[in-house]
Order: sequence, then structure tokens, then C-alpha cells
Amino acid sequence: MKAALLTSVLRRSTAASTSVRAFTSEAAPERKVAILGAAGGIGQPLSLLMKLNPLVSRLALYDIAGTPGVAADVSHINTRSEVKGYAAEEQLGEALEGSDIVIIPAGVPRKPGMTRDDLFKINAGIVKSLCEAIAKYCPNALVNMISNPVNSTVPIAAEVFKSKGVYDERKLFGVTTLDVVRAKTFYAGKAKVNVADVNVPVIGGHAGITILPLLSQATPKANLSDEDIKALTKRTQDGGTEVVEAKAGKGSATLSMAYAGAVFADACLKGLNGAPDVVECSFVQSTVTELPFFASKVRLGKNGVEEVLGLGPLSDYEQQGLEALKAELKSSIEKGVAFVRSS
Ligand SMILES: NC(=O)c1ccc[n+]([C@@H]2O[C@H](COP(=O)([O-])OP(=O)(O)OC[C@H]3O[C@@H](n4cnc5c(N)ncnc54)[C@H](O)[C@@H]3O)[C@@H](O)[C@H]2O)c1
Ligand SMILES: O=C(O)C[C@H](O)C(=O)O
Repeated sequence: MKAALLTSVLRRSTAASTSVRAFTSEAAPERKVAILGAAGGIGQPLSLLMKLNPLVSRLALYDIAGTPGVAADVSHINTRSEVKGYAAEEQLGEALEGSDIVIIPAGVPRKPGMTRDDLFKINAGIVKSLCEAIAKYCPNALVNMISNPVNSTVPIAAEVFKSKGVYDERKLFGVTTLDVVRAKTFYAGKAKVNVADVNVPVIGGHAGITILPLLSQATPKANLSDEDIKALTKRTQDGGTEVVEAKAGKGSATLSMAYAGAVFADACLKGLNGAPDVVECSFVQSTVTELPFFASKVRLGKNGVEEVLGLGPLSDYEQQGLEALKAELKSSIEKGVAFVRSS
């Protein structure tokens, strides 16, 4: 959901004359979206934003605690989708059945001083068991993985799906949209352009130096110095830590992540519905580099990933950044694979 669409949905949904009919008249196909971890810091605002999306007809909100309240709350909003909350593990199957997209923000967030990899111990197991349920109840759904460390949780999901014989590489996405959201905001500020007009691809992975914004490809073009480019790159790589430190022990990015997750899920829905030229960056199975998973621009379609797009021309600085990120990304991917294979 791009900013303009979100604004227009919000405007229409708060207008006195708005009725559910206004949304159903858009004749979008039936689409079920499930959110796993729906009662959390990301899950709650993401549930709100997905409830506002007119492309969603059924919204399943699952968490291990707190979902009835979130579902009751969100369900009163005057939009098309029917909302149901699922609170206990025995309800997970029903939450997942018939889903077109499953969004996963379940798991623990960072505290100051932690890396995303420090979350592996707890989140790897959570993601593995949720993916086992997805393999059983909705093996054809697109999976939008938000839980960290994304560089490892996506390979974990792939291994689970492979072990269950349901892996389709076109349907598994690590959500790296927040890196793009940040790169766009920081670039717009420095270049003094309207953020709504800005595009910045971000490649690699989703942790520290594995996050590589391609500012040489940013549009609209601006004359930035090498120092500016370095500072923007570093700020994008450290954007998550900036929020973790500002929240001082109360978690990591939730609101901007919910926005980013809603943007990415909206793009997936549009792709499923056959909209042309839907392109977003995402961490997917890839042959763009020698690494088996890599974030780059991907074209989305009726089956998920339609095409993994190349990196385009890189500056010398970006080329160095690309070489520098490979070792860490490779080891995070291997850690995820080993976790499933050894369990
Ligand atoms: N990909 C990204 O760009 C990005 C951005 C921000 C945060 N994150 C990650 O998203 C995750 C969630 O962050 P948050 O701030 O929402 O955390 P949170 O603690 O506020 O919420 C997590 C929710 O997950 C639920 N949960 C735990 N185990 C579960 C299970 N087995 N099944 C279903 N739900 C379960 C919890 O009950 C909780 O409601 C973290 O791992 C965080 O690092 C990723
Ligand atoms: O930084 C974090 O731990 C959360 C997330 O990955 C982010 O980029 O905000």
C-alpha cells in the first residue's frame, strides 16, 4: 500500500458516508491474509493496516496471547475484510487454512546492545514451528517473513518447506522493505526532494553491513558527495539500531515496520491479482550472486516471484560493499539451514 493509497483509504474509511459497499465495489478477488504474531508491537498496527487494505477479504489474526482483544478491536473498522482472532496453538490450522499470504512478525525483538543474530536462539524455533504449520495447512501461500534474523529465518523456512516437500522458491520472501523505506527517507532529506518521488533499491540482506542501499541508482538524481553517500549508507545500515537505542529497552521498530510490512503485503496482493509491473526489493532465493538467498528487486506476479531482477550497475563503493557483506550473509544463511537439518 503506497502512501497515497493508504492516505486515500484512511480518508475514505473515516468519512461519515463511508460504507462497506464502497470497498466491495472495487471488485477485487477474495484474498485471505493471516498474521502470525498479530498481538505484538508490529502485529497490532500491521493488523490495522491490513484491515484498511481493500484487497483483503479475510484477515486471520493469530498469536499465542492477546489476539481476541486485537481481533475484536480491529473487526469494528468499516472495511471489506472479515476479521477472526485465533489465540491458541490448536487454532493455528484454522487461522492458516485458505490463506493467500501469511505474514510472520512472531518472535522476540532486540534490546540495546544486541545484534539481530542474538535473537536466533529463540526466534529460530518459533519460525520453524510456524512454518511446519504453514506447510501443513496452506502450502501454497506466499510467506512474508519479518521475524529476525531475517538472513537466517528465511533459510529456516525454506528448509522446513523442503523437508515437507512443499518448497516453492517463488513463494518465500524475507521482508526487507523497511530498509528501502529508511533509505528513501534519509535520501529525500539529504537530496531535498519529496520522499513520495524517491526510489532507492536496497540489496543484500537485513542486518548491519549486509544491508546495502544502491544510492548510485537513487531517483530523482541528486549531486551528493562521497561523504554524503557514505553517511546515508551507514545510517540505512544502522536504522534498526537507531530505533532500538531510542526505545531504550522497549523493543525495536514496530510502527515503521508495520507500514513497511503493509507496503510489501500490498505489493504481493497486487501481484497475485495480476497487476502489471509490481516490483519491490525482497530477500529471496536468488542466483544474482553466488549466495543462495539475496535481497534485490523482484517482480511480483500471480505465483509470487515472477522474476528476480539483476543488481544493475554498481559504483566502486557499492561493489566494495557487496564483496564485504558476502561472508556474513553466507554464514547467517548456513546457520539457518544447519538449524533445521540438525533438528
Ligand atoms: N524484518 C524487519 O525489517 C523487522 C523490523 C522490525 C522488527 N522485526 C522483527 O519482528 C519480530 C517481532 O517484533 P515485535 O516488535 O513485534 O515483537 P513483540 O514482542 O512486540 O511481538 C511479537 C509477538 O510474537 C508473538 N509470538 C511469540 N511466539 C509466537 C508463536 N510461536 N506464535 C505466534 N506468535 C508468537 C508474541 O506473543 C508477541 O505478541 C522480532 O523478531 C523483530 O526483530 C523485523
Ligand atoms: O533492528 C531490529 O532489530 C529490528 C529490525 O530488523 C529493524 O531493522 O528495525
